[in-house]
Amino acid sequence: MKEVRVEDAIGMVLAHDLTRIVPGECKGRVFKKGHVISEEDIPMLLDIGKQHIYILDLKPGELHEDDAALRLSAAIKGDHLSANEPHEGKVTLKSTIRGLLSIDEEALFHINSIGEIAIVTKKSGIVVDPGTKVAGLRAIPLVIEEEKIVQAERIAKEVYPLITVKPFAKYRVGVVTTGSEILTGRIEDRFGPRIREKLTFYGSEVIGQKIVGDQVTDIQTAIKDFLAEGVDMIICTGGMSVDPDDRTPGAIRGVATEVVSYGMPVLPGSMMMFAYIDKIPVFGLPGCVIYDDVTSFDLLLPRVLAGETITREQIAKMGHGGLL
Ligand SMILES: Nc1nc2c(c(=O)[nH]1)N[C@H]1C(S)=C(S)[C@@H](COP(=O)(O)OP(=O)(O)OC[C@H]3O[C@@H](n4cnc5c(N)ncnc54)[C@H](O)[C@@H]3O)O[C@H]1N2
Ligand code: MOO
Repeated sequence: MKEVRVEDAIGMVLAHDLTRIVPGECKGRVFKKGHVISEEDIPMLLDIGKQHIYILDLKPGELHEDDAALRLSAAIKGDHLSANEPHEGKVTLKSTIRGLLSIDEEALFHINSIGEIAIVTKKSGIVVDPGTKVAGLRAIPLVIEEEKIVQAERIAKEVYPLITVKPFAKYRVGVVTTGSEILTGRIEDRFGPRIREKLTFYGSEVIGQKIVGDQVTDIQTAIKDFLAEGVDMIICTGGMSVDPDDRTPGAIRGVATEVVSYGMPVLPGSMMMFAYIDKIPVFGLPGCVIYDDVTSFDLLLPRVLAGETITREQIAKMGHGGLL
């Protein structure tokens, strides 16, 4: 930074914010860090007592940290995110809705590999609320080579948006509850309330629950009846493991057009099945969902509600960090 007489500072760049205080009237920034000083600014600078100022001697091809952060923000920011003005060189992105945070991890890695740029995010795939901070981004030095930002912009453009929050659609869900102990009334059903509670959080609703025994044909009939009623999603509960009475996976398999996965590398909840009947997602939920607070269901459900088509690869990747 250089100290310069204000009269000699025309065309130069302020190195930091300048504040004006008039008691009872105002206190605030009159010139922003990075501002290019013009001739009209001189009276105001003298009014606030500045005969000398610190200026940034930006050469062509160099960017101030605030401008770098703003350009990074514009390059990566997708829908349902707000960005603040740079503060100490940093821009923070916040979610404006409840939704699924979605980040292109590979592009993020490439941008952070450029050097002197830090884009810091929460984990992709988590559920965020309005006001949740999801990313902070900045250039590390006060002055950065513009070429580095151009490189980041190029990477971001290819995958745009690099970071976004996907809203949850409102699903109408049918629940098929298996288990002879529930059908005969020996045990009170605990799955229905648990699923209702989770779906309500995302703005979806359970439109019906059919309680069937352990017969494959009964489970399949219930699924088909829900399809005829026009549900957007089917959730089958119980009977997902290895006992002779655990018929749910076979029943789903018999009516599915695609079984994406039976078994997931997530604990608890490894015995979950996920399938499609045409475009309708079908879950087979293991017993642990009524026992454990967080299971594989909580990882996969928000992705489905956010409109993602679930693949085997996506599920296989959940093993890393999948011990909940
Ligand atoms: N030998 C093995 N045993 C188990 C395995 C395995 O791989 N090998 N997997 C374990 C895992 S992991 C889980 S999770 C459970 C999966 O259980 P299921 O989905 O098969 O559940 P059920 O056998 O139907 O019931 C278990 C338990 O939960 C009660 N239940 C079921 N549905 C309801 C309901 N709607 N309301 C209230 N209670 C319900 C049921 O009465 C049983 O007590 O399997 C492990 N075992
Ligand atoms: O792996 Mo089971 O499906 O935890 O709890």
